[in-house]
Amino acid sequence: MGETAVPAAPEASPAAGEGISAAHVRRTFGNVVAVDDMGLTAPAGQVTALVGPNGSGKTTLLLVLATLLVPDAGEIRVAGHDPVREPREVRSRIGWMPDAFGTYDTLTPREVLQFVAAAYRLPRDRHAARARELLALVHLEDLADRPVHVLSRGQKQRLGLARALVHDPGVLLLDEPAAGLDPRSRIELRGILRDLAADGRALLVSSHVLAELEEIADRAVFVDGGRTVDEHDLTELRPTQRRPWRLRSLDQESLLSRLDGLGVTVTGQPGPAGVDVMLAGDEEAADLVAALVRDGVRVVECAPAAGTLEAAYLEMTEGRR
Ligand SMILES: Nc1ncnc2c1ncn2[C@@H]1O[C@H](COP(=O)(O)OP(=O)(O)OP(=O)(O)O)[C@@H](O)[C@H]1O
Repeated sequence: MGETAVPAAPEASPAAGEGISAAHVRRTFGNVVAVDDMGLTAPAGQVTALVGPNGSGKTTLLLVLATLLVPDAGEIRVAGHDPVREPREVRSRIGWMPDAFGTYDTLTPREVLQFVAAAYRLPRDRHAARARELLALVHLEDLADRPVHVLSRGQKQRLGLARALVHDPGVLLLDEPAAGLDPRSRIELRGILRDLAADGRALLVSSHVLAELEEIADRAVFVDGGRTVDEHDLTELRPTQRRPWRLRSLDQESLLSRLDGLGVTVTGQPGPAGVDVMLAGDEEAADLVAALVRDGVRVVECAPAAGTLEAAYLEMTEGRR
């Protein structure tokens, strides 16, 4: 995908400046409570990560925000409108990228984008140019005139992102946007998403690739069992949060025996890459290394084993194992 700025569609009127707010959202499917009590804020100009285990209700919530599912309860505003009472207003202001992009397989990417431009009522003479701009942005020019069914999963994801941007929406709802992308496309996706936020759009992004989200997100909303369990700015997560640290020494046996002696709990399986322990910040890590070295353990590495987002996620789900 391209490093260029995201091209705007000047005739559209993005609702930049208005993001998403939701409170007490509930949605059931028969006996299954998919979303029990979720709330979140995704402000304009920021990327908000929606993080939670499989089956925690992320996709269901995104579908509600995207007007594609009616909630049983909840107060929701998306780009200044209520998705239940004003679905058309919301739809004209959001870009929706589902986790699997479905389209008419015999159309070409260019035709898909022109079709979507027509559906959003962009002026007829803009359809071709808009498709061209977005095909360039997501690097699909070479495949622009091949049928969609020849595209790989990652290429379809990129087309899905282009499709979500056709009408220059002020709010973007992206379900697992990095799934299937190769490393270069992931880096480029990060750049595009940051650019979209820098232009004042609100982005809500669900993903399991936490290292990925950490690079792009300003805020994180943690959900579990259909409920929001935590919501904060990522900068607030950093200083003293308990997280796994990796220790490596020239003699792993003596490291393990000293950790045991010091009462430090090892998490996971020790392996050639080292031994993971849960520590609360730099101070505790420095004290532990000092104690190990004092006891003759030849430590060669001590560093956080996971990013802050991953650490917060592991802490949240610790009780489930
Ligand atoms: N149409 C449906 N009918 C019945 N149950 C459903 C339906 N859609 C979702 N569910 C259930 O609701 C719960 C939440 O599903 P959802 O897809 O929202 O989770 P998720 O957090 O997006 O999961 P994943 O990370 O695996 O994509 C799950 O238990 C799921 O089985």
